[in-house]
Amino acid sequence: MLATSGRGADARFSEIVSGSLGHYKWTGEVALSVAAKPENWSARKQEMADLSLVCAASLPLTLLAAYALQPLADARRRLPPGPRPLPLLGNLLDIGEHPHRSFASLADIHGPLMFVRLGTVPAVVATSPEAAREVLQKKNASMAARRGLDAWRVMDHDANSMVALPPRGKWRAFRQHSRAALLGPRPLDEHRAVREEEARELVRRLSAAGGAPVDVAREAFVAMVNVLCRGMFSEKLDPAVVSELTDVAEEAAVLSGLPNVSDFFPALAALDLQGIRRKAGKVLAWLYTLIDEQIERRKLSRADGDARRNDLLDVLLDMDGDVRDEDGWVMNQESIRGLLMELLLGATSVPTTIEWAMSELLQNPPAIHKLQAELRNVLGTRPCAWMEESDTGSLPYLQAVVKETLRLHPPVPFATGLAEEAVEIEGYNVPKGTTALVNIWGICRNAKVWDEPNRFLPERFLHREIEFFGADFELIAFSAGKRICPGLQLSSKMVPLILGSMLYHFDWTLPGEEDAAPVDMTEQFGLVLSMAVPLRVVPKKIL
Ligand code: HEM
Repeated sequence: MLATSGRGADARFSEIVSGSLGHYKWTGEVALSVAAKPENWSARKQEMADLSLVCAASLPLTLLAAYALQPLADARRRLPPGPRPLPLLGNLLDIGEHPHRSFASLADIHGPLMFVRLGTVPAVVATSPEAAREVLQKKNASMAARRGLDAWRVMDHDANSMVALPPRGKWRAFRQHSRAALLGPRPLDEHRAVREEEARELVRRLSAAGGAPVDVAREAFVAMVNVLCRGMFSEKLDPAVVSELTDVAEEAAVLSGLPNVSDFFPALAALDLQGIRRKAGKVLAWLYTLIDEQIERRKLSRADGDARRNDLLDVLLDMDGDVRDEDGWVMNQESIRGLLMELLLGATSVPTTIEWAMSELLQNPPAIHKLQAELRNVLGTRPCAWMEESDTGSLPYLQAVVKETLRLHPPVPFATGLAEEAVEIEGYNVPKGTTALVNIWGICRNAKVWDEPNRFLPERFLHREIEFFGADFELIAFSAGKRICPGLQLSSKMVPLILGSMLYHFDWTLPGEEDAAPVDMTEQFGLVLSMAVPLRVVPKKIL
């Protein structure tokens, strides 16, 4: 076998070389001299063939040696412990379809700070509150950059992406403006009535379903998108467009979660071997068109002298064409559209949380009864009573259900970072250029942190002062530090309001009642960890 392939290689080698020789004869002195000494050439040819054979034979040995010596080399570099990487592939085969679960199991063996190689990309994975605090708080100044996903480099989106930008000028401006005009305390106060209206609108839509099963996440998504669009554009989108947006947002989340050769082997990214960037391009083009329509219409209405709306779009258009700060970037249509588009996509995590909450509650009759009893006690049983946002403060069990859902099913399973310089964590060296993955899901299911971590037990929060605002690293569903989720405050109002309204006004059953199949809790990994099989349930109006 070896001899045959050796001969084959030899023959191909001869072909290539004889072609080259022909060429050299015409062009160079060296070739002329080689051509003049055929006996030297055949000796050289033999030497080179021997050399290729030696190389081919020693490659497996070299790889084996690299494999065997890797732990030693890593220890000398004081890298955190981790599973032994395969040559070239690194730890890719250790990961599987549900990286948050695989990394959590690996952390049980290798510890809360692990070093892994994702193809050629080095990464540390943090799976304890202490390790997460190191990455997201203590060393955050050096680790808050992002490597970014190859899929979203299409159409230069990463240059206008809050998610992908480094934590400097443009990123800071995006966060400041979103906060000032949409997601911060002042605009949230001003938009309270909008959120309550959309929650009521949701109740009316569910009532209109007339006892037919509804897709819980889709319905909650409509409410969430309406709230965001009213804050960004002062108007809602057409319901047909919202319906299409639901599918597009889902596709975007799934595409972002697909294991992509381009992310693991950046040198091959240009080839887009799996076509993921091409598919992301289609998704992005659809979203860009949607946002561009809003921008163009507003520009026309401003040119016509229509009254200002003082929404996020107005605030951003006020800066259109301005050159900003020392980086010299320009606030232009691309920046505005990149920002608005990502805020709209951010909406997905809220319906996902509500869908997981409903799934858990439906399988826990005592919990759902306790929650409905609390809602009816506090809000009363008058017909036409509505839940208001301020009621949440008087509904401790509802708050506990929300926290327990975010613990058991954090919709964004990883917080991510990139070391822009070498840092030391827990005595280990994390080299510059290492990706940081804080396994939010893993921390929330860590048995050293939570009793019975896999059970849905809202009661655990009734007597435990723990919040998800980024200070308690046991529960960082919204991450923490510089890049903490900018939608945290909005979500902390919307999730209880929608969930509470749904359970206050309706009793819920699975389609088929007694013969109902158990809820399929399989996860779909992606940018958002959603349910693989959408939850469909029957609302029965009671109030
Ligand atoms: C239950 C609801 C939500 C949860 C649990 C959640 C969670 C998270 C997490 C964990 C991150 C950090 C991801 C990382 O480090 O890679 C994040 C970032 C982000 N979230 Fe949310 N999110 C939610 C809702 C929202 C909403 C409603 C919006 C938009 C209005 C939003 C917009 C964003 C954006 C733009 C980022 C990137 C921030 C940056 O990199 O600076 N999220 N979110």
